[in-house]
Amino acid sequence: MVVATPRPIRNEKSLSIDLPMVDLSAERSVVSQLIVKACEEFGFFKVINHGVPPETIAKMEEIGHSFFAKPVAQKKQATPASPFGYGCKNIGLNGDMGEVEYLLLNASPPSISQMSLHISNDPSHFRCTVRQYTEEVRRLACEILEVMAEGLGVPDAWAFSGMIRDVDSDCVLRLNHYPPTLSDRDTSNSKVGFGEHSDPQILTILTSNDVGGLQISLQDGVWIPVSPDPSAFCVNVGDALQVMTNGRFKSVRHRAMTNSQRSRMSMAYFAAPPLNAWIVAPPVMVTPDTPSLYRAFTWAEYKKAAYSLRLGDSRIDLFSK
Ligand SMILES: C=C1C[C@]23C[C@@]1(O)CC[C@H]2[C@@]12CC[C@H](O)[C@@](C)(C(=O)O1)[C@H]2[C@@H]3C(=O)O
Ligand SMILES: O=C(O)CCC(=O)C(=O)O
Ligand SMILES: [Fe+2]
Repeated sequence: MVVATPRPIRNEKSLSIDLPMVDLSAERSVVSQLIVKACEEFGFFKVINHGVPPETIAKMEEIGHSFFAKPVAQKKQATPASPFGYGCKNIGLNGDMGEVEYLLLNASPPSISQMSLHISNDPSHFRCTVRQYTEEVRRLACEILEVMAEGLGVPDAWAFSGMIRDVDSDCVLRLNHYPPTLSDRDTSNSKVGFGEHSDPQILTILTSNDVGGLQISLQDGVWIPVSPDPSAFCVNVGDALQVMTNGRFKSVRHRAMTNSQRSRMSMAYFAAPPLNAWIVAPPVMVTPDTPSLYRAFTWAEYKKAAYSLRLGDSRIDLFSK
């Protein structure tokens, strides 16, 4: 299979849609056009034949499963440096809550090494697995960003990916665990696990087990479920990429709901620039017909704004011209 065209299905309760599916082993020009179209229309797409070895994904999932299965007191020991480490129900530092527990890791090797001592009984296995996984998803993020640059006609193929390849890139790995939420007294099917937001970074590479929960919003208040697909990665445009494409690609709001019966685990890699990088659109993205929408700013400036706001707040508007 090369691609599946999105098929909107309307029923009286909700709008359901299949995200564009991109086969990365297909011809490059086809892949780049599909990705550009998906990022303009949905801000989200799925990739298959992505080259990340299934055993690397399985080993990372196993790390997550065994960590979340530990007693809470032990998990709480993994909180050395806020915002990184273990968190339960509290998201960020500004009062957001959700039915989720998570492990948030700075994806730079020295940080992983330091964190491994607090998280695992076998720190070297933990370090090695996280490094292998983050290297693979970083490679995937770079490949996708290079295909995007090509599809957009940006002359410098590394215009976006160069920031992720930089040794000082500020990438983050997040493991989210959503326990089932049906209790005897509570018959509602699902609760908000991770509330509505857009991702601040350049690109997010997400995978989950076979339990659904991710929803995207292309229109205020209308939530579209994304079907779970453990063999694919779900890729989405972050705020920084919306700015670097001068608004052509959309950083779409999304959320994760819990399941009443089954536990869900997702793993999100947030590909981000170094703190001192300028977030600006390459000249080809700015034309008399498409004038510059955002003022120039550094990733440090954007990150500071994001972390001072609530999860659902719109931060990109603060940087509009
Ligand atoms: C409430 C918050 C959590 C968050 C930082 C923020 O202040 C606003 C953005 C949030 C978010 C969403 C995407 C990622 O999961 C995340 C790690 C990120 O970079 O921005 C989280 C932040 C977090 O959980 O610390
Ligand atoms: O768990 C998910 O599917 C989405 C999580 C998410 O959006 C995030 O961690 O930023
Ligand atoms: Fe997100």
